[in-house]
Amino acid sequence: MSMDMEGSDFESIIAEAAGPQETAFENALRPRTLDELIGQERVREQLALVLDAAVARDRTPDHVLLSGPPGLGKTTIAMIIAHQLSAPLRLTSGPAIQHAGDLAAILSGVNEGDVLFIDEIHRMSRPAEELLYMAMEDFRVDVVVGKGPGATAIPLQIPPFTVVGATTRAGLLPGPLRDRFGFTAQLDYYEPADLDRIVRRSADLLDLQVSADASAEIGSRSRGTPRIANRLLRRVRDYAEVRADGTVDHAVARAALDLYEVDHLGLDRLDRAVLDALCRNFGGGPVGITTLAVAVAEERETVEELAEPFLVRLGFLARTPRGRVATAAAWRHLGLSAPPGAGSEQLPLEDAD
Ligand SMILES: Nc1ncnc2c1ncn2[C@@H]1O[C@H](COP(=O)(O)OP(=O)(O)OP(=O)(O)O)[C@@H](O)[C@H]1O
Repeated sequence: MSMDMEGSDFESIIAEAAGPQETAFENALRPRTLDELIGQERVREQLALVLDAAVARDRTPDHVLLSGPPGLGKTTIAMIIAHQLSAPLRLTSGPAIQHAGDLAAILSGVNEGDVLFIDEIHRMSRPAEELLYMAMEDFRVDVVVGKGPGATAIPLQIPPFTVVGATTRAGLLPGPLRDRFGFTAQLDYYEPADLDRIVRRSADLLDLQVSADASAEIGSRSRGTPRIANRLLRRVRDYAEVRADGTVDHAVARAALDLYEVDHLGLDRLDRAVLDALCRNFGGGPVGITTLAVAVAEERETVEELAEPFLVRLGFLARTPRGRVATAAAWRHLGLSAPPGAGSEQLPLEDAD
């Protein structure tokens, strides 16, 4: 992948920003109940217990923290929680809460039993985090009015409500905030069989005929992620309608996925760009994530949250104390011969740069 690629040219179907059409499409395919949710059996069972127990006691359930990579169903599960509790869902996100006052305004509008979904909760400002964990613990916050010696704290009572927090980086949440969540679910990547079922379910909802081998093919190239499975299905549907008779068989699915440069393992252009830069530009590393992101003309977060977890999972990339390193398997996947000892420096480090 070339170094001079411009961000705007980089149309990775995986990294593409969700436009209004994409959002409408995603919403149409969202499971509405825990029973409709495919995969994540353990989380489903645990969450069902939390919700059923709360309903039986006529109490609001404990606060719930959902963590895991993007597109695995955190928003979907938050919506399901509200639906199963027959409670209104209020949606906000960490980046939208930069001041404690932003959160106080949201909390002052909360009604008893509401589910408050805070996406990207790790991106809230520190003062807002502190206000939130007070609210979660005591259903009360002190709103500070004024500045300096004249400032006064006005207590604000909040009716019992449930926070559902979603994060791709649970490790970034301060301990006191993490501790306020009575139930934490770590979402894992989906198995190919689950993705196959998700593709078939979505195809049914879209009235699209997809053969069994085609749905399995799409599922297996979806890098363990339902959002990507649905996105690929959408691209395959385009292909089937324009270049075939509108139905999706194995040949149509393969041709469409090849056209969109999603390889048999599910690597897309961004993944390959990262591996390519790592091997060709930096001799296989170690190299810092920021440098790697610059080399592929992407934001650090995009590389860190979309490409890296998948590449680590495939055993193509290792995080080491000195930076990211390509493994021998990565060199092989690119059709390159690995230098001796490639990828041998594999001491894991959680937050290596
Ligand atoms: N278990 C599942 N079964 C069926 N479809 C699913 C499942 N999980 C997610 N999906 C589908 O995948 C898409 C993405 O899910 P969702 O928006 O909930 O992910 P997310 O984890 O909240 O992502 P992000 O953190 O990026 O917002 C939705 O269209 C949803 O319908």
